[in-house]
Amino acid sequence: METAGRAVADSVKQHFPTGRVLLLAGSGANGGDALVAARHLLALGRDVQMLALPTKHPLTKLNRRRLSACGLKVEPLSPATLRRALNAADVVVDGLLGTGFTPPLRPALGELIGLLSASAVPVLSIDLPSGLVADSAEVPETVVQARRTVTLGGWKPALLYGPAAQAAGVVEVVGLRVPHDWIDREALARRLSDAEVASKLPVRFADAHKGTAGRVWIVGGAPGTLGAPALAGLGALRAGAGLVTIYSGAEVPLITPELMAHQMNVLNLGDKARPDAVAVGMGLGQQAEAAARMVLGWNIPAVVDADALQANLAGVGHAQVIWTPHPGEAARLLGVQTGEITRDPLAAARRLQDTFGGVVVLKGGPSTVATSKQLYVTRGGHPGMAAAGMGDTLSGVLAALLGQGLSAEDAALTGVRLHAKAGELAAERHGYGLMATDVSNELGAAWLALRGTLES
Ligand SMILES: NC(=O)C1=CN([C@@H]2O[C@H](COP(=O)(O)OP(=O)(O)OC[C@H]3O[C@@H](n4cnc5c(N)ncnc54)[C@H](OP(=O)(O)O)[C@@H]3O)[C@@H](O)[C@H]2O)[C@@H](O)CC1
Ligand SMILES: Nc1ncnc2c1ncn2[C@@H]1O[C@H](COP(=O)(O)OP(=O)(O)O)[C@@H](O)[C@H]1O
Repeated sequence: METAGRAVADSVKQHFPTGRVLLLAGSGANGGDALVAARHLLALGRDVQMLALPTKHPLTKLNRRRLSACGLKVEPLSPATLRRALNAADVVVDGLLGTGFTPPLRPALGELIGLLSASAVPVLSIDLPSGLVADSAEVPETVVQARRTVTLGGWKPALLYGPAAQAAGVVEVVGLRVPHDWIDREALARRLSDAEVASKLPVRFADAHKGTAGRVWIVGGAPGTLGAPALAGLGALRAGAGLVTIYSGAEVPLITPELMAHQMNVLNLGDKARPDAVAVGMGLGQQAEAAARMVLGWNIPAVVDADALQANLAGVGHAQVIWTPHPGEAARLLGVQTGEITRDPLAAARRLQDTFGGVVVLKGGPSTVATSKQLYVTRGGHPGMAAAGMGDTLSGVLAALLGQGLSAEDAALTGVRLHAKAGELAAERHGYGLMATDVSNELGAAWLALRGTLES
């Protein structure tokens, strides 16, 4: 509590350097953090006002006494005192509710949060904005809208996934005097830096030729959804695959002449020599499950996407498979409602990986990657990527990285970040109305930008 409160005071000092600080303490340990922060701010010579609810929490009580001993009067927190205090405040520290909150919110607390929300004074929340449920991505009706959040010990799921995360503003993570590698090991999920991602990108040597840069097959497409494999093929080319061939039961539009395309019954593909990697399912329709079963039987690196994401494939995969469901497909795979996936994407990704093995990319903004040992939440991307064909592009990117020799884990982590970065660059260039081909066309620039983080 002492470390947490001091970190909150440091953040106020840095980000809200002048004016009156109004601190609000609830009755739990979250309130205790606010009381500690008030003591440190007082020591820094700041103008501080402290409003607190009654508490039975022993450490919170102790810190209330300590603050009083420093000469600051702790005033009772009520709608009337809060209203008055807000008029004189330049920043509010929200220590009402933290991880101990269990909904539904009681009306008395709801009224206080409502007053905070109606005020224009910026809020810094401790651990998470009051009203958010730490392990849920759902945004409740009544929640503090914070400018910043100082979170303690590690990311909580609510701070990672929109729309709940939007209530948190800018998030600072504060370690709690435990060694960093311990935090990494114990954390629910990791977030890799761009430099960590870039260090996993494949390196191409001077004597490379198209046969060594990865032969990739795209198995997809049916009448009405023929763009899907074409987009995957373009994504694979732009992610550096040496040779990309599309196999489809119908005639795929040749969106770029570098792609090769064959019309055939894809279930007869087993007769051909195997590629280095394959992506299966994009727009493939009814044949998708049988095609995926065949591809998984080849025991080569594979991406299973879209129509091929079928619950019957549980137990058929192997370690070098990347499964790429969006929340709707994830719900189909697990036999649950989509809301169950979006409420807690980390738990959903874990369940998917436990059930299907390999590596799971649960797509979204942000996407979650699950391996047998670790959960990762990826960075970046752009809301403009919520458009048709973006997932097909990602499948091609992932297959290209597998084809260039990356493990399923490294291909997933680099591929998802490359795709997201390309989306960010495409959004900068086009502003609005992003198309999947725009994102593919930025993959080279995204690659350079990520590599650039290794040199800086
Ligand atoms: N290592 C750590 O863990 C560290 C944790 N730390 C901090 O501790 C925080 C967790 O503290 P916590 O467990 O005391 O809970 P907290 O969020 O303060 O809320 C509990 C209070 O909320 C109330 N309340 C609950 N539901 C409610 C409802 N529906 N509607 C209305 N009220 C409701 C409930 O009231 P009661 O039921 O008692 O009347 C109870 O008093 C964590 O977020 C972080 O800030 C740091 O100090 C660093 C080390
Ligand atoms: N709001 C967003 N922020 C970041 N990335 C997003 C967002 N919306 C979608 N994406 C990304 O775009 C892709 C969409 O995939 P998907 O829904 O499978 O598209 P499709 O099936 O049309 O190809 C995913 O990789 C996802 O992570």
